[in-house]
Amino acid sequence: MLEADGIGKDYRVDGAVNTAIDSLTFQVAEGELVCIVGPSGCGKTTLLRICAGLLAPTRGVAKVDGREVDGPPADTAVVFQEYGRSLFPWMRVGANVDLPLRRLGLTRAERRERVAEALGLVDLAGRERAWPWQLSGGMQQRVAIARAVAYRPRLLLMDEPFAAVDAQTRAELEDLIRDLWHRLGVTVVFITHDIDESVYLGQRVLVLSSSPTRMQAEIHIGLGEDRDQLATRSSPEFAKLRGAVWKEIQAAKKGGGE
Ligand SMILES: Nc1ncnc2c1ncn2[C@@H]1O[C@H](COP(=O)(O)OP(=O)(O)OP(=O)(O)O)[C@@H](O)[C@H]1O
Repeated sequence: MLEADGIGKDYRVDGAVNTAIDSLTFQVAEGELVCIVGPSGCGKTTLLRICAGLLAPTRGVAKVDGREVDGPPADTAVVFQEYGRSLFPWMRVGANVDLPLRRLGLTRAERRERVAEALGLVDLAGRERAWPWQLSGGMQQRVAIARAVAYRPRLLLMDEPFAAVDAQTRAELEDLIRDLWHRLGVTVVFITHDIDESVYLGQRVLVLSSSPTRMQAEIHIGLGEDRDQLATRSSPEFAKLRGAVWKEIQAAKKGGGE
């Protein structure tokens, strides 16, 4: 479904070249939930923007369904960290969720139905008329998730979407993502700097090295499908996997790995 083939990115700042990503190659299969973690500044956001077609790579290609990404791919939605900046404050919740649907050629009734359904899925049924600023941070991020879901993407790219919400809301939103993933069969690529979050959510965790970034490790998360904030997180398997990811991140910071 998603393929990174030797992706590299150099930024030019004041004439100097900063190689943010050296080379990254990986695949995400249809219907997978893959988390990407790495040290701060290793290029996670850069990678996601390249996969979303919002930034051109310097080297290599990103492919969705075998087609080179050279602009936002069809059937792909992105959820960013800063919900405060991704929702338009002058539009009500319903209009925010409806916005990307306007270019799908749907009737008004179909759009209204999709908006209502998506808000229902994120537990905000009937809140179409609310203004984003009347909602808590966690609720605003759920609106941003509803907007992505209403679009019915096959690929959902998420860039540290829960970094700005409190711990309890974060746990709820993590479960919401796993639930939506189960129900909708969407492929999810979830970027986070939180090791526990990556293990709790993912079927697979890709650990990136520090900049210039390469693939540090790939860890299979054999925790099964049913995950529970209390039972899963206190299980010995969880502790083992968290330790394995933590070790790789430490090695990544020291420049070890491949
Ligand atoms: N537009 C830009 N121009 C120049 N350099 C940039 C630009 N965007 C990012 N960089 C640099 O590229 C590197 C990777 O940045 P990026 O934001 O992708 O990392 P990140 O892993 O998402 O960081 P964090 O974990 O702190 O969110 C950093 O060194 C950053 O300073």
